[in-house]
Amino acid sequence: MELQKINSPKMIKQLTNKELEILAKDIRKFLIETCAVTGGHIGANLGVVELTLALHKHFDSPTDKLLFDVGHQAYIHKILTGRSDAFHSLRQYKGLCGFPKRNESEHDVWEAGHSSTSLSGAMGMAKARDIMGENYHVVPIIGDGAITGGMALEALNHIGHDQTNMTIILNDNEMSIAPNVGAMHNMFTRLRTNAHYNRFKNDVDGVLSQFPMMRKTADRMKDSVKYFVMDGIFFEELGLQYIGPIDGHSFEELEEAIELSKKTKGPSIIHVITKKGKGFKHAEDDMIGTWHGLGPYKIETGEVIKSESVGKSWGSIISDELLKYASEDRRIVAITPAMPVGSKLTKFQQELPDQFFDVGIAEQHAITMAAGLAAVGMKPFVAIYSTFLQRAYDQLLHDVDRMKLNVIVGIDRAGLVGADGETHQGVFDISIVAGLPNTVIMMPKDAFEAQDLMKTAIEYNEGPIAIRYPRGNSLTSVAQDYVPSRVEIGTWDYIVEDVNSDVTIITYSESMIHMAIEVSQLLKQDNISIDIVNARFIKPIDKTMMQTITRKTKNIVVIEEVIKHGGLGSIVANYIVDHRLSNVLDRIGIDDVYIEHGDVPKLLSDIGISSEQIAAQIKKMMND
Ligand SMILES: Cc1ncc(C[n+]2csc(CCOP(=O)(O)OP(=O)(O)O)c2C)c(N)n1
Ligand SMILES: CC(=O)[C@@H](O)[C@H](O)COP(=O)(O)O
Ligand SMILES: [Mg+2]
Repeated sequence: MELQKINSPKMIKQLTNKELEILAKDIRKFLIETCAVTGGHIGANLGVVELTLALHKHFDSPTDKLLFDVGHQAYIHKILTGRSDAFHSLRQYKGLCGFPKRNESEHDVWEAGHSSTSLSGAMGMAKARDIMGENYHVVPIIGDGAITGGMALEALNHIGHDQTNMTIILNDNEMSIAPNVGAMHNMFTRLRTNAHYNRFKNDVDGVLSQFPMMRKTADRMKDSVKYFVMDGIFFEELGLQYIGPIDGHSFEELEEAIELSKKTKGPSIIHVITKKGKGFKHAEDDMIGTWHGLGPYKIETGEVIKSESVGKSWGSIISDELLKYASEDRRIVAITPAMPVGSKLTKFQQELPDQFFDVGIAEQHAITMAAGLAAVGMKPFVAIYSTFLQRAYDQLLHDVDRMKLNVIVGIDRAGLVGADGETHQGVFDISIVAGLPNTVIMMPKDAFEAQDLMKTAIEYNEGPIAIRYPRGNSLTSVAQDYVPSRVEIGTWDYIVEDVNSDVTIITYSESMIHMAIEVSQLLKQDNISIDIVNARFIKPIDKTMMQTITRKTKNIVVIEEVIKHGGLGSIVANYIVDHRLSNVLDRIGIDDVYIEHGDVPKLLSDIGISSEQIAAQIKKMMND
């Protein structure tokens, strides 16, 4: 069956398992070739080809609700729901979203991007069905990583208690992004191997071979022992019917399990064992998480095609500095909520394993565990993507900021991230964190200042301090012999300072400082002179510098790659209002909208953040 011809899952319902196997092969080939050009979450998707085909064969989407947790593994779902011809635009500007999207298809009943939401969403849909007296299946598909997220456990607690009809698919491939961690992961391993039970069973069978008359008793004994060693008991005790473990690449086993779950009253969980990256050797052999999600690659060699760049990745700049300080001080520890590879902490993990914690998909736990560490004199550094920090807002407020604990928060992927789109743009953290009374927020203008600000953070003992850094690489390469110096908290500096400047641009981050410099060069042609201030401390602002700025130029422009509401522009506006000043302030940033996927320069120009657009806005400001 040609993939381009599949415009509805109904088209696969008549296929035999043999035909489905052929289709699965075609889908794998299509995914490998497409993602080689577009990039994407190839590993996760190659692991769920048979599973997704079986779900669409044995359930009736969109009447039956399929909810993909995280949603990064929904490419096959999109192929089967008539979107294969759009895959060339996967994760590109105005192209196919890399996650389920309600406005793309009626089959995308649940959007995600952040982990561990599918069970709660499913519970909501199942309750609605029951209240309205309707009759359809609700089927959340959640991975062995995502199910360890706190929200998932909150939902299981409710689902089991209420005995609400639903079929939960646990897709267990032993991987989160990196190899999965935690006690639940160990439980799944036991489940997969039944090591305890198999050993016991073999021992009993061995003994029995001499006493065949005891076979019945022994079989009864084995069953009761199985009940105790089988960790399915975890789900059974929560009130779910545990089905499995089954081979997630066998259409026969999937069909049998799904049909059994349909007949089961109350909630059931089918434990599906899959291989992440299946059918593509480079991805199958990946044991660190490279092939979980990546940019374009060469199919034959598996070589990832990297973008040219002078500098190191921002994550490496920060984590190398952290490793330097932690190597000399055992009080310094690194915590990551399931992103060791993305946050460039694998070297730290290898060199200082006792000072490293991958807590799994558990942002709330990560932040509050850091509070516990700091409360007894340690210096924890939590590396957390801006977007995932949203998960731990109360922990930051209630457990860290309020107690003024010395926690360093490394806000990674700060700013627009591009291909991951709406659910991952790092544009809300300033509005969230700037509202906390005691937390300092910094962002370096280049790799050198990043080292200065890391030294500042390590030596800062007045409470929580956050350092923001973007996705991608710095434009500056770090000199090995550079000796970082501490920066006084709340101090800005002039990047460009003219005697008779007409306008002051206040901004922060390497990309926005470079943008401001381009703007000043454009405006020189119109005899408009610009001062540029590096607001490397977003909070607290530099009050002395603000006094200078507001006296020197009537016109002030704040440029930032975050939502305007609650950003630095708001803080500067508050300063002007609170001091009853008459300055004219333009705030350039993101209005109250979500920014979809695409390449960052294109997304920025849509927001009005390009040197030409800003120059035009300043010219208009001057003429108003
Ligand atoms: C709240 C949150 N934290 C972290 C992530 C980053 N993340 C995306 S997928 C993933 C691993 C998910 O593992 P699993 O559920 O087992 O799915 P698999 O990729 O193995 O199919 C992580 C940590 C996220 N999307 N959301
Ligand atoms: C789906 C998910 O949340 C992660 O895979 C995320 O896409 C990783 O982002 P980076 O590629 O920026 O590490
Ligand atoms: Mg997994």
